[in-house]
Amino acid sequence: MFLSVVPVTVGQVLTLLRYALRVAPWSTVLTMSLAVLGSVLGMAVVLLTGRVVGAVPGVINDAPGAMSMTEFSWLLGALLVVFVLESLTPAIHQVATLIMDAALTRAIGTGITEPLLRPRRIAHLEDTEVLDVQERAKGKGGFHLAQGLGNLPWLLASRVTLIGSAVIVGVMFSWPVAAMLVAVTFLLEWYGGRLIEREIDVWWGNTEEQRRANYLFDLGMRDAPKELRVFGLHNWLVERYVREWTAGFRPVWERRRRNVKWSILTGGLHLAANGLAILLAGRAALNGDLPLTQVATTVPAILAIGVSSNGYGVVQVKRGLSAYRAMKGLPGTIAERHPEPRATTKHRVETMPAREVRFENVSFRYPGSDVDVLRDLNLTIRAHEALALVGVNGAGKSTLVKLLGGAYRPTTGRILVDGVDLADIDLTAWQRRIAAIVQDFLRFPLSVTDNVTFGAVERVDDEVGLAKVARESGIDDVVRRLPDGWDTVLDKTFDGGVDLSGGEWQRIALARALFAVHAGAGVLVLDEPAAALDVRAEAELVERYLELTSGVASLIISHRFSVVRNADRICVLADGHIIEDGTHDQLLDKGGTYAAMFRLQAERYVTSSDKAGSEVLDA
Ligand SMILES: Nc1ncnc2c1ncn2[C@@H]1O[C@H](COP(=O)(O)OP(=O)(O)OP(=O)(O)O)[C@@H](O)[C@H]1O
Repeated sequence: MFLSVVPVTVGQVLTLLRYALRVAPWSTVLTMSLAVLGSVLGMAVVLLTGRVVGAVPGVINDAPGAMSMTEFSWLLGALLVVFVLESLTPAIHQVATLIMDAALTRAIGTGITEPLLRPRRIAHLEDTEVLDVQERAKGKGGFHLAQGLGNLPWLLASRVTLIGSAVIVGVMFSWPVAAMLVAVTFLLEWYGGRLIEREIDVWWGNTEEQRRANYLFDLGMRDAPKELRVFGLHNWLVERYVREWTAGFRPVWERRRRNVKWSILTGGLHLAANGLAILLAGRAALNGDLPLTQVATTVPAILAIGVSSNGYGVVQVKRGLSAYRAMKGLPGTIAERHPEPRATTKHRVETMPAREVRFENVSFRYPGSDVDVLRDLNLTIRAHEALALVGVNGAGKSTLVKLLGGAYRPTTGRILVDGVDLADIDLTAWQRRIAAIVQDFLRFPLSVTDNVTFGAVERVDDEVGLAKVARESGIDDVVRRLPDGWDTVLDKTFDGGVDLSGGEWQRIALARALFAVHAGAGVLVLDEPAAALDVRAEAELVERYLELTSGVASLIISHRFSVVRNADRICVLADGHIIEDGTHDQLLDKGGTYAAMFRLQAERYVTSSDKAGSEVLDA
């Protein structure tokens, strides 16, 4: 019962403390110890000052039974030493706090991103409930967990000061006054804590708006700062960001404004209680009931209680605790809403697919959507075969690739790899079998080596393999021109870094996929693999790719028929399923959708007198 009215409950503090001790053991122990030491030294100063003040009249008058000059000098010396030590602790404490803060910030970053990266599927990354929990765990807007944890030493020290000073007041002056001071402090902090809980409720209720504002911030700062400038949109973005941020946080600020009124009122009450205690001590002194030593000890002790309970640390700990709860709840929310398939090691994934990957009556709709993107789709991708998939924008080609990689499960139907349902296969192992270049492939602000070996991280030291894929993908020329060769960082914002053109980046991505294939990947996905290259370069590159990767199952997606026609087999995706299937010549002879699409593109090249394009198409 007692513990539940303490403003930040012992349980809550222990929860945070356990976490801090786990992720930053030494710096946490050091900061906690220094905070408590500072508080103990502060109380020692109060006691020694009281003794010094109380002894002065007797020493000056050389009264009988009074302290000798030597004893008094020792007492003064002790006060000086304790005072110097007390003054030094904050500086050491600050250094320890910085070390603790660095360790905590790193652990919190991992604690938030790791649960999002761990699942092998991706539906949770589009789930607003999961994203809201993640946003709360980040604690933007003053609710950061690191701030809460950083205030733990303060909280511990303030509790030591409160209890210690109350004991001093009780022993030196009056236990009822001491009890009153402790009771008023706890009561007001408890009330302050309730106000903060309401503020946290408001904050949790506006996460989506805050997420939108943060998205705009990231867009301007990280994702598209150059594009926004080039198109003169940065003012628009800033305005929009301020609007969204204000909308997201206005309710929180309003709540805080209301809380401030109460905080001033409760602060006043606290002050009045302290003032009353000092008045009582003063009256007792004037009445001769309280000797000088006791007065000189009691009054600073009462003041110490007032200072130690300003409530700010409690507020920060509470706010940090809300972010901690969100962070701890994140893995559970993801697991509950998006259960992971149980990994089975029964099947030897390392050699799959030996025969084929088959989509059997597959239908799929995205979570939260009521539209089927794929409907009763049947498709077989044979091992060692290059299959091209064509279809208009939004037909579902990239969606099919996501299902193939196990990022989503079919809503109905099955995907069979050599006859085994993908749902029964160890997804991590399966995903490592796939080398893919998707439309928005990753561009790491790291070295060329890292960008290529990312395709098979276990072969990061394979220099011969690197040189081979550099020749095959045509990046050897690019690497030769770079200031630090393979070690050049592919981002101009880093020291010595460079920017590559879109086409050069695509060759890097192709090299990455090729590196993965040479390392043993069994499926190669090329989703618009070289759209940034000109038509002829793309066609030549893909043709070369298919030669180099003839041993694996390849799935090529492209709107360019100069690329598609090189495939062994072509499938047309429309209305959620495969409507045509055959070689380039067979489909042209058939005179269906493929033939119509092909002719349309060929005509466009001819009318726009793109000679190179028409030559490639007609080749
Ligand atoms: N994450 C998603 N959530 C909900 N719907 C989605 C999602 N991704 C794609 N869609 C929808 O699924 C449909 C198929 O999209 P998909 O990207 O697979 O088409 P595509 O054939 O690859 O198109 P494109 O040729 O333009 O790349 C589209 O209507 C799209 O709006």
